[in-house]
Amino acid sequence: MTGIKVSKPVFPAEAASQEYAASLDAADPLREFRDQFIIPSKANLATKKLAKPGLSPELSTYFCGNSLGIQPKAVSKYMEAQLDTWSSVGVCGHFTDLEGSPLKQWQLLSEQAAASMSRIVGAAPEEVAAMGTLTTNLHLLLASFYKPTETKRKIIMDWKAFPSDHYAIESQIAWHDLDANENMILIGPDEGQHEISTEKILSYIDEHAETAALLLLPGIQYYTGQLFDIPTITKYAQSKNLIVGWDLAHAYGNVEVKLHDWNVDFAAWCTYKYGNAGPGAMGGLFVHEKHGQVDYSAGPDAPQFRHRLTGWYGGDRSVRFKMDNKFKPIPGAGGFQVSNPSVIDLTCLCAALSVFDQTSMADLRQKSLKLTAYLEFLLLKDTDEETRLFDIITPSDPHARGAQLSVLLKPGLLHKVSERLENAGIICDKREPGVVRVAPVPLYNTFSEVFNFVKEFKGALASS
Ligand SMILES: Cc1ncc(COP(=O)(O)O)c(C=O)c1O
Ligand SMILES: Nc1ccccc1C(=O)C[C@H](N)C(=O)O
Repeated sequence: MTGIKVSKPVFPAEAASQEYAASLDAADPLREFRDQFIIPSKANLATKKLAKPGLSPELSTYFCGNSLGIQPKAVSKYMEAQLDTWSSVGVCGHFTDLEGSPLKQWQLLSEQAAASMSRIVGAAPEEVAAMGTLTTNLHLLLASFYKPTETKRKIIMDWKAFPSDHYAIESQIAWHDLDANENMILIGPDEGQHEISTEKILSYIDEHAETAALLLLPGIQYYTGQLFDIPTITKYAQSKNLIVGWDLAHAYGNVEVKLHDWNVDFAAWCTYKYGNAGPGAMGGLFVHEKHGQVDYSAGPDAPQFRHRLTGWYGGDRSVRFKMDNKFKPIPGAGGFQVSNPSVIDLTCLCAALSVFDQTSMADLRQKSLKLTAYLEFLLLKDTDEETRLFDIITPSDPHARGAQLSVLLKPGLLHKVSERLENAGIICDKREPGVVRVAPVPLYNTFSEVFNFVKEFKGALASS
């Protein structure tokens, strides 16, 4: 649930056929985006030698964009332009815009990326910074936003947050010489459930309102695929004087969010999943306009601004090279930058963003809703709850999920199913003890691939 109204596509019984899947592909207005990506071939996946892509015409089915997106063709083009910039003009690349390059001078490159990312997360360009990596950015944001006091010092969070988030929060609390066990409030689902209801989250906020300083939740939970009701939870927690942050690792480039309008205090994300910017790519963060202001009313040399851990690249470009040790932050999220960013990382990010620049999250989401609903429809068709060898633990309400469906297999089946999928050239993610996470991505996946996946998946179950 996110406050953005969506509806669930419904399919007729005859939709469970290869022909019907092909007709959905033919009618897909985004189908040409697939050609902007390099889809790993089956032979490439099988070889253990370094090889150029395209070793065979037979492509894999890549349903793992929730872990690592595949490579946009624009990456090599942008990288070549960047390598040529560096080799041809050296240090001058910092301040020179080169005609013919899709990339701005290095001083402005993070702004180029931030402007595109801001459209993806529903923010003003100044509210977004392209920088660092997810967990590091969470630390930087918590350094600014987590200010525990004698009374208000707890952090409300997901009981099974991705471990890196758990460690980050645990260590932030310890950094303030506080006891992590006492100050981490973990919200989980009710016994026997996987979904955490909004009501339950609000009741935790009520219960801990006096002692909690901050709430940090994932926009989409990595394991179950649940999408939380970001605007409702944000508004409620803020009404109880909590600061509200969101980890959008699995939401960025996947679902529509409106961080500015929803008044979120801060957020961070990685760009290597649905964002397709490459393994370990540069991340992004959001700081709401209200927290990013710089007030010069006390004079030009005495700017007032929200405390953060600083470095020279958070400093205004106009004075960055003055070397006078007077920190004047860039107004907005850019003022949270620390170091001069890796231009190579920014180049991959800008290349990946150039694909998003050609469409909108609303259009991508529309296709995504259909792809995932089709996956669910085919999985559940001709099955009943009693005898089914799996459960879909992702909510069936499209407001409460993104592209991913997490399929929990009955004990002992994971290995067999994984093997069959692998042999069929289908790549999706497995999590012990028994979950297969399947993420059809609207930019490059097809309805026919969904159909073939379900055929192989059910074939594996039928032979077990
Ligand atoms: C929710 C979440 N947090 C953190 C991470 C890891 O972040 P980092 O990019 O810092 O390795 C991931 C995925 O790797 C994730 O899914
Ligand atoms: N960075 C990685 C490196 C190796 C393997 C997986 C990852 C992931 O990103 C996992 C992802 N966060 C997940 O939700 O599973």
